[in-house]
Amino acid sequence: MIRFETVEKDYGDVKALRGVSFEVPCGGIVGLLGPNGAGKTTALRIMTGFLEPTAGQVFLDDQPFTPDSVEARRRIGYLPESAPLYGDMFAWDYLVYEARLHGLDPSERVPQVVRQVGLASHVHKPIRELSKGYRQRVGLAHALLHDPEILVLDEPTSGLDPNQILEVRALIRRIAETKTVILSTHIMQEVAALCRRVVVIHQGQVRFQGLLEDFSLGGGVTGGMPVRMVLAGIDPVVLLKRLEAIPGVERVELLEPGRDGIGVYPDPSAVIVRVFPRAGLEVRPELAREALSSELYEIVQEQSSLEDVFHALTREVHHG
Ligand SMILES: Nc1ncnc2c1ncn2[C@@H]1O[C@H](COP(=O)(O)OP(=O)(O)OP(=O)(O)O)[C@@H](O)[C@H]1O
Repeated sequence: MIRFETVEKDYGDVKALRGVSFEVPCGGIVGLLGPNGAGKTTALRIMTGFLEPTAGQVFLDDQPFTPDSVEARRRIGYLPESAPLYGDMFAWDYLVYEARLHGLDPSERVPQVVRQVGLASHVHKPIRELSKGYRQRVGLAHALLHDPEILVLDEPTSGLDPNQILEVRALIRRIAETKTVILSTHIMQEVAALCRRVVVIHQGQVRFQGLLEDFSLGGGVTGGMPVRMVLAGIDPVVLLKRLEAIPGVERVELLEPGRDGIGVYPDPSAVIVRVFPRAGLEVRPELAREALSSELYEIVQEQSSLEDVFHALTREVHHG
């Protein structure tokens, strides 16, 4: 189990992590999500001992994790976003070289990891000649050489074509049968396809941590999700103006019956709107009050996609 406790990381004036606390239990795949610049790579580099926090502490099974702890490093494998590989070397020779460098027996470990990542047909080629998907497998094989319990992957499918993405995801799923995998991504399909748990980081702070099911139910954002209303007996323009004037409302869309996934209402004068509240705000009571001046047929919080939840959790801007 890995635990971050109020971890901070400054790069000069840039506060990359601001008191980050989260837990990664053993087993399964945990997704570290966040927009560009959120602090994901920084968190992963701290977790793998490549960076030291400015403040706070990381624990590995309740033991303080220190970057120079050989024991801790032995338990963690890391695939950085752009893994440095020697292009001129054959994949096999590279893995043998790296195994020796880490004091491992290449004759035992290299064939094992090559099999594990499905690289057998490509190991006797220079790395430079491999497709990006196969280079990623070389990187994975390298990260697995010392048979770590925990595998940390920084945007493992970034830059791959759709077929390679599916292959690498299947590979990650297979690896996660016996190891804990932590991966960073900002692709929601990746999260849905792979992760059991998610940690959302935004502007250096944790916005959500928990099971994927809870994330997909709104990630604890009580308001903020779009609300659909169906009304009659009111001019759409007047309605839009009134709703937009409610302080917690960010914007309002007019929906067309029969389109936008909306059914046709028996009353042809029905006006259907989608109201986007400001992040985290609950505006349904105000919307209902406003709607009482006309005929209200329906007011419902819409089913949110993972993208909607991610957006709601990461759209606020905090300074300082
Ligand atoms: N070596 C560095 N020196 C200065 N600032 C840095 C350094 N590395 C990262 N940063 C800054 O720290 C913040 C967090 O960066 P980080 O790379 O951890 O984010 P990320 O979530 O991994 O982003 P991305 O998805 O774009 O890789 C950003 O504002 C980034 O510009």
